Amino acid sequence: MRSSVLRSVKTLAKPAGARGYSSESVPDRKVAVLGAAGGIGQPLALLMKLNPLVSRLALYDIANTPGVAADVGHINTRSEVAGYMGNDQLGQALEDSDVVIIPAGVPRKPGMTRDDLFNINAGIVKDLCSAIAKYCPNAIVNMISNPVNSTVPIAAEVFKKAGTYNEKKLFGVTTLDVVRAKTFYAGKANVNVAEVNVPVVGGHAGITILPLFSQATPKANLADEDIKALTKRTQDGGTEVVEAKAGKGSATLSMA
Ligand SMILES: NC(=O)C1=CN([C@@H]2O[C@H](COP(=O)(O)OP(=O)(O)OC[C@H]3O[C@@H](n4cnc5c(N)ncnc54)[C@H](O)[C@@H]3O)[C@@H](O)[C@H]2O)C=CC1
Ligand SMILES: O=C([O-])CC(=O)C(=O)O
Repeated sequence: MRSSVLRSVKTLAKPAGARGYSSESVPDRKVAVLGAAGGIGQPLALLMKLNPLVSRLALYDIANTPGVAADVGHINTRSEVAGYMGNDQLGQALEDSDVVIIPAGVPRKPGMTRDDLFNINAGIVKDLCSAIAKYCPNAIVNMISNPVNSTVPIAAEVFKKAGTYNEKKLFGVTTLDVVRAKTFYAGKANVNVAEVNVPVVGGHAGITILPLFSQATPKANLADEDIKALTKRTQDGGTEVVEAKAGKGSATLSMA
């Protein structure tokens, strides 16, 4: 992630006329993070602030956004940062957004499944998506809140009811499964992780996560038992972090 950010910055620095963006040609883009003061929200806000494609960054949460916005806002990159707190300011946070990223809600504790978060997070996601339909109906929406396998369909239903649903603009964020599959594969195959590619299909819970190690590159002749173990570790990656954090939440840094 860090290296791709740096690569983008270098691209921006190329003289006008060279291939890639000149700084003048980078369009204005507003990104809103909902749940911005949380374990994922804060490092995500940092990464968005470092992203040269972002020109306005709206940080929304029900608490603590003034501090996060003040802190992130001191970073010397081009985007303007604003913090919004509480439901009264949600509309302002969302207005004109091109991309909305949602890590709002409760994370799990040891012994819980992602489905155990459904009751509380479904309501949060429903309310936030109703506001998105109202204030930025054309935005791309990236859903992080768990259980992703259910929160994405909830978002779709809210948007359908509002008449704003666009299947090309609603995403469940499952990139972390790819990140884990690549890391674990590189370790087992003893190859450079930067060169590894592993397709992962399916959903974002247990056996619905399907890493296709048979299609991984660079090719490595791993034994069936190794592939089984890698598959299981990828499927249980979230639980591995939840247990290691021992009640202090789930993956935040690898997620952001
Ligand atoms: N898709 C994925 O791969 C992953 C998803 N997650 C999920 O992301 C979610 C957030 O995780 P963390 O950041 O670790 O939790 P956290 O508890 O650290 O942060 C959540 C934030 O959401 C805020 N929030 C609660 N209700 C809100 C509302 N109505 N509007 C706006 N903000 C609200 C809280 O104030 C808090 O700041 C959890 O549901 C977790 O399971 C976590 C890791 C990976
Ligand atoms: O496992 C969890 O609860 C958080 C998550 O989705 C992950 O780390 O993949």
